[in-house]
Amino acid sequence: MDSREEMAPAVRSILDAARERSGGASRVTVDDARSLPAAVGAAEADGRTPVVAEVKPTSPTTAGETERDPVELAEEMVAGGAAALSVLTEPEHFGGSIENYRRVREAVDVPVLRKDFLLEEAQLDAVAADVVLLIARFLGDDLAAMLEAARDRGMQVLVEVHSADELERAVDAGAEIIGVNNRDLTELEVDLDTFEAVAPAVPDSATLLAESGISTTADARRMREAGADGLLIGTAIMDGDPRENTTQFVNA
Ligand SMILES: O=C(O)c1ccccc1NCC(=O)[C@H](O)[C@H](O)COP(=O)(O)O
Repeated sequence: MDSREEMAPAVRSILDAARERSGGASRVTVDDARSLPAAVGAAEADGRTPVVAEVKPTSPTTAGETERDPVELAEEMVAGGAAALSVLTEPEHFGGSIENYRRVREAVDVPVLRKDFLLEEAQLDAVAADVVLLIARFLGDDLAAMLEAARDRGMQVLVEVHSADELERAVDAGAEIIGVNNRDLTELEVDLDTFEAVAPAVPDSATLLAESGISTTADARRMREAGADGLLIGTAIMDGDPRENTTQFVNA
């Protein structure tokens, strides 16, 4: 893991809060996880760009916080053609909650990613999730153990990387769903070149998502041309009409 000094202050604060968050009261087992790779494949077969639309009430790089109901937003995204959803459960910096995750998963029938900054095995037990995000940069040497702990519970894992080195660690740890984040967590700057640089080394067998900074349909096409099986899009879908925005990306 990077030293604290190398991280943006907002990211230091996110990690400090994550270290304080408790896990679930008891171990969770998921026996009905909805498959993210299958949903991505089905959208592709259907002629839709596979979009993982994110319910993201706010973030360190977003002005203000939406007051819209997460379930209403999620239903609009699915109606717009999203193959899957991502729901923030981080409360302090993203306005998310475990309750939002539970309510959204109950309301839709697509796979739902739990988007959080998980550092400890017990934090996996906060809610039964189809897919959890594990960030290679933050987990360092604990990545393989966390991945196994999530799979033991029946959850799929999206391993997020930002560099060739992190990708190598993700592959060594056994990642099968990989997200290349275009947002640099040191400066919080977004650069779509990141995906183009890292994607060629991702094994063909992995389901590969491009994450962050996809603002236009031209960006979406660019990420697809660079090898993305699916696109994880938050801000550009949340900003305005989520159904229309999702449809635009689905038809990109
Ligand atoms: O989105 C942020 O401001 C942010 C800041 C610090 C750490 C992580 C952050 N985002 C997490 C995400 O993974 C994004 O929400 C996701 O990739 C969607 O990105 P975007 O489409 O650019 O909203």
